[in-house]
Amino acid sequence: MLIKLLPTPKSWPLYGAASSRSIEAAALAAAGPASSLMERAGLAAARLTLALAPAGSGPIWIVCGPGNNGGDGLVAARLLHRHGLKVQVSLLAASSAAPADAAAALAAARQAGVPINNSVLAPAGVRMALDALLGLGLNPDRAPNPEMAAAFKSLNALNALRASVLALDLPSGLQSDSGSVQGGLAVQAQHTLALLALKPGMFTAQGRTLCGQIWLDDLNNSADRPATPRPADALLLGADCLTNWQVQNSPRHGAHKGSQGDVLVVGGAAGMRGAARLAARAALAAGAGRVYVCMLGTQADDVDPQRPELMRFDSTHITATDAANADWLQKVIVGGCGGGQEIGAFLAALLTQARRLVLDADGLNAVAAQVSLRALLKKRQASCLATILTPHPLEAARLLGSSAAAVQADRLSAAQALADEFSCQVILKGSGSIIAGPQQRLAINSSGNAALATAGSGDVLAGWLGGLWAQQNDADPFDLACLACYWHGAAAEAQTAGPMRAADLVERMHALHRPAPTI
Ligand SMILES: NC(=O)C1=CN([C@@H]2O[C@H](COP(=O)(O)OP(=O)(O)OC[C@H]3O[C@@H](n4cnc5c(N)ncnc54)[C@H](O)[C@@H]3O)[C@@H](O)[C@H]2O)[C@@H](O)CC1
Ligand SMILES: [K+]
Repeated sequence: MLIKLLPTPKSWPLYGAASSRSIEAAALAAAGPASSLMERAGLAAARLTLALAPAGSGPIWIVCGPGNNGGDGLVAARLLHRHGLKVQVSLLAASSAAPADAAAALAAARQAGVPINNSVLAPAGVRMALDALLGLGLNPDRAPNPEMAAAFKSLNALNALRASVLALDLPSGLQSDSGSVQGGLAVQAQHTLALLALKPGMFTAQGRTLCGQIWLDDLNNSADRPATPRPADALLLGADCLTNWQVQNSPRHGAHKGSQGDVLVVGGAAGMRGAARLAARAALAAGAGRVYVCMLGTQADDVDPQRPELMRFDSTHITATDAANADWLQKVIVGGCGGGQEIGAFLAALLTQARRLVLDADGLNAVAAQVSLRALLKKRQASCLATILTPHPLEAARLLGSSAAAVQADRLSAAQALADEFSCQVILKGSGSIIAGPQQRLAINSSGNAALATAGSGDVLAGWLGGLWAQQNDADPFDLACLACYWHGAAAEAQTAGPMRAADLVERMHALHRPAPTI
């Protein structure tokens, strides 16, 4: 069955290359004749091509590589040719060692009279192209040969001519497990048809950009397959994570501000007060009962004149002593938003005592820079103190002692490494935010868009997370992190034009609350 994804009402399991291959092996065993799975893949590709191709008499250009991804393309070419469409196949890097299914697909295409050459250039008047060069079999350590690289270039040149590129299984050059691209060489597709299963790399790092509109055809495999042979490598978060939570957690009629929990935002050093204000506004809009702000540095300004609901909290109350009776320990602490250097002085107290801590921005940078703070962060879980870290790639790199490029090259592994190293829940922000936790299956957020790439958007996420957590003392912080990410992204999708301001994002997130119950 063919499914169009994003936005998606339900969450989806994601399978990396090794898991996809085991699904493929199980499906092949169930599918009977060896090549029938490739026939289904080619048929799915041909059907989607017919649905997407603009009217016209120009040829459909099908660019095939040497493996089974190319085999899928050859089956699609044969079926489209038989349907009466003008097709032109370019077969590149072909070798006598082609897999049996792909060799059979080539023989059948030749026999059917499909025009096949090895040109890397698009035929004249092309109206749509299929990228069947590389799929799951991409070797990330090997640069595409010059012929293949030239074909990537020709396919990408079609973007300017408004002729759609439909990538089969994956845009060629995109790594299925990480969403990264070696040496900047990859195909930019307008549509990508995932075969059998969705892969993590389609939804994070460069995946979303390169895939364009994502489609899935399970090749009838869910009907054939008694059970998935391997657990999923990650989960793609859909709207169900938001709707389920809202159904289960709408405030009761008898709710009062005390029952909705407290948040304390610690940050907003001079020149960066806005970061703490945004986090505080978000915590309030998420539904926290009371929100306090502890502005760092000189205490000159009001907390937030536009939001009189917010309360000031004096930093002298945050101490490493008298922990047993300290009122601030009952609150969810959102620390670090615009914290500057000043946050460093409070981190030992926060890390050793805050029961529920969201650590963001300068809070993360201070921990990365100080061995003693790192040690305190690592000890929190053993002391039953819960922590959610919300780094962007550079902050994650500082914590891991690596580089932002290395984090981006494998975002899933980087998020998991952080979660394991510090025994925390982690949101690694960016296109396809990753949510990781110790002994948790990784999650990738599917909501959101480039409108989130704006100053203060991370402060809003951290504050919102704090606001949700305040209401749900016992909630699993991993689930809360997934929920907050999805909510944050879903609100951004309502931005249809122009840049979004983070303060507006808070209001958009607020608008996604369910109507208040009447009982
Ligand atoms: N076996 C089957 O029946 C099915 C296979 N499927 C398709 O098969 C694909 C996987 O097929 P393969 O495992 O043959 O792999 P691919 O066809 O993705 O790629 C393997 C070929 O590409 C070459 N190659 C790898 N990295 C390269 C690089 N960096 N530069 C240049 N050449 C490179 C390899 O030498 C090999 O010839 C899936 O993505 C999917 O499209 C689907 O049709 C489902 C059914
Ligand atoms: K491809």
